[in-house]
Amino acid sequence: MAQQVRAIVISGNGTNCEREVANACRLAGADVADIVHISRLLAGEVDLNDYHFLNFAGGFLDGDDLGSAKAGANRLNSAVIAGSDQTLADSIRAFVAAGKLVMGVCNGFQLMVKMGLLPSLDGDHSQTTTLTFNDGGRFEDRWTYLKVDPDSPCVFTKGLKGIYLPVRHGEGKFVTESPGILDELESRHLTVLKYCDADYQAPTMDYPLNPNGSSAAIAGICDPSGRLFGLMPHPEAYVHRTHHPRWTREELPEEGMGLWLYQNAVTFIRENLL
Ligand SMILES: NC(=O)CC[C@H](N)C(=O)O
Repeated sequence: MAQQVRAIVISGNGTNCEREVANACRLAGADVADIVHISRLLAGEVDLNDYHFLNFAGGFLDGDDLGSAKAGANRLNSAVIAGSDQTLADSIRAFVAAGKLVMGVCNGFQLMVKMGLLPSLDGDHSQTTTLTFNDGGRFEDRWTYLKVDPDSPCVFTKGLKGIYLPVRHGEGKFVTESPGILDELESRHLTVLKYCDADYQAPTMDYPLNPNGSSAAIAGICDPSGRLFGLMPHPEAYVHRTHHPRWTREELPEEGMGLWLYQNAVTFIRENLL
C-alpha cells in the first residue's frame, strides 16, 4: 500500500461527477481511485489517512438549498465520525496537516470555500470568500479559457500557462469578504486561474468569456501551501481529445488539458508522499 498513489473521491448528498473524477485520477496514474460515500466516512468504515489525494466532486449538494454547498459545509463541520470525537472536518484538517492534496471542482470548490478550507490565509479555516449567483442570473454551461498564474504555489498547475475547460454552474461568481482579502490573494499568487481571452493572455470581465462576473475574473484559487486547490471549471470533463467541443474539426493531442492537473497531483505524491 505504501508505494501506491491513493486517491479518494467523496460521493453522496447530490454529487454527480464522482465517476469522472475517479477516472481522471486513474488516467493520470493514480493506482487507486476509490469513490466513497460520505456515510461510510461518517460511519468510520473508511479512513482518510489511507489516501494521499482527496477529491470533492461537482454536483448539487442538498439541492443547492441555502446556497450551493452551504448545507454540505455545515455537515462536514459538525458531523462526528462514529466511534471518535472528531468531525469529518477535523479529519480533513489532519489530512491537510499531513502534507496531502485536496482538490474541489465546482460544487466541491464551493464546499471547500464554505468550510473555510480555502483560501485559509491564516490557516484558521474561517470563511472569508464565497461563490455566489452568476451575474447573468442564469445557469452557465460553456467552455472557458483559463490563464494560469505562473508564480502561483499551486501544485496542480505547475508548468501550465493556459487551459481550456467547461463550466456548468449557477453560482460561480467568486467574491471576497473584503477588498483586503482579494488583495492578499492576488499578491500571494493564490488566484491560480482566471477567465481570459482565447490566447490565454488577458484576464477578462467580459461575458461570455467570463461566464459569471467573478471578482478579478477568478476561476480558481489555492491555499498558501499550494496543496489545496478549488476551481469552478471541470478538469475531469476534458481528459480525452473527444471531450473537446471541436474535436472533429481540430487536430488535438490524445490527452485533454484537464488531465494535466491530475498528472501534476500524481507526480507531487510520488515525489513527496511515497
Ligand atoms: N456543476 C456543479 O458542480 C454545479 C455547482 C452548483 N450546483 C451550481 O450550480 O453552482
